[in-house]
Amino acid sequence: MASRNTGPKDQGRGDRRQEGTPIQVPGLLPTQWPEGYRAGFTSFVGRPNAGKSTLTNALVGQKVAITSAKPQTTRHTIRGIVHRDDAQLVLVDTPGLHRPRTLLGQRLNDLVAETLSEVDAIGFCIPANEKIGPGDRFIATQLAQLQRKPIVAIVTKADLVDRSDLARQLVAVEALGTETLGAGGWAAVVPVSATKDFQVQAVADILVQQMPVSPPLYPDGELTDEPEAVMVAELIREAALEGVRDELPHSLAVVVEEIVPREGRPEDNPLLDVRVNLYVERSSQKAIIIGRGGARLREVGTRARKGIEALLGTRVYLDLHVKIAKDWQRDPKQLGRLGF
Ligand SMILES: Nc1nc2c(ncn2[C@@H]2O[C@H](COP(=O)(O)OP(=O)(O)OP(=O)(O)O)[C@@H](O)[C@H]2O)c(=O)[nH]1
Repeated sequence: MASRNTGPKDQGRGDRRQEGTPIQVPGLLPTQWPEGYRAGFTSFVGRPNAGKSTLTNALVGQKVAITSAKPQTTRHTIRGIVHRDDAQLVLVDTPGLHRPRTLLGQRLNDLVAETLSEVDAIGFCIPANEKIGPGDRFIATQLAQLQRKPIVAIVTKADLVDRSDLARQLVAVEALGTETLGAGGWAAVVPVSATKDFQVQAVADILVQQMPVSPPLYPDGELTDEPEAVMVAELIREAALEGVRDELPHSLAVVVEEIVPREGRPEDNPLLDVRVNLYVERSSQKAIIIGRGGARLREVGTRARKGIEALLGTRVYLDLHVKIAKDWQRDPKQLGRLGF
């Protein structure tokens, strides 16, 4: 966290705030992007333990926790967004397909089918160190039903085998592609080691190539490029999730309502009033955030305030309110209101 605190800011920013304009939040979409910019959705499938999550984290980097926790769509759970100068790759979850046993013999689960039919490309993860098995075959035949969807076969955990075994697995995976998908086979076959950072960039490149030319779909997750209010919101969000991430992984939205200088303060000792709403979906979640007698929320405030003061270079009065916005992740209107 400390690395995000960029320290006191230059005077220019302070001057702007003196005008007293409340800063409205957040998540502004970029207004400019280079020609040929690509953006789209992709989903990793593969049997349990194939390395999907590890690869997701390697692709997205450190910022996955923050970015993924903001559902930007009502239909998919976003696991992370890869932000690049030339592209944005949105990684979405496909619940279900990684549990072939429950699906075996069934029609492709509707939700999975829907999700997969909506993404622009699919990354099918197959471990380098395990023989292709019925689970992989099952998934491949299910994927074959998605017509003309580019499917990239990703041979994961490449660090666990030697070169000749890796080559053999690549050939076997290639064969599985033509066997199940027909002559065209996979859009590409690529080996990767997410833990050793081998070919992670190549996986990103290949997936990006499958994305349509499109403006950016989501605000840039790079904190340093974001407006201050968004950074303030992120600091609060991190503090609020500290220790309860498992209980509230996707259910917390932080909206900075305003940042205004307190009136009547001496010029050499200004104070900013930062008013913030934390939105959760249920009263039980509200109770978690607030804690017994409000103790936890006070801690959250104290922790976040330190970061915000360092960021804005001035003293801050942080006014936190916890509110319930029922099903905000699923309701487009609420999402809009929350700035997504
Ligand atoms: N050596 C090595 N291990 C890896 C690599 N990628 C993942 N693993 C390990 O493989 C195991 C499974 O990885 P996950 O990323 O959790 O797999 P998953 O496909 O998301 O698993 P499910 O959530 O069960 O579907 C973990 O113990 C990882 O540490 C890799 O590139 N190299």
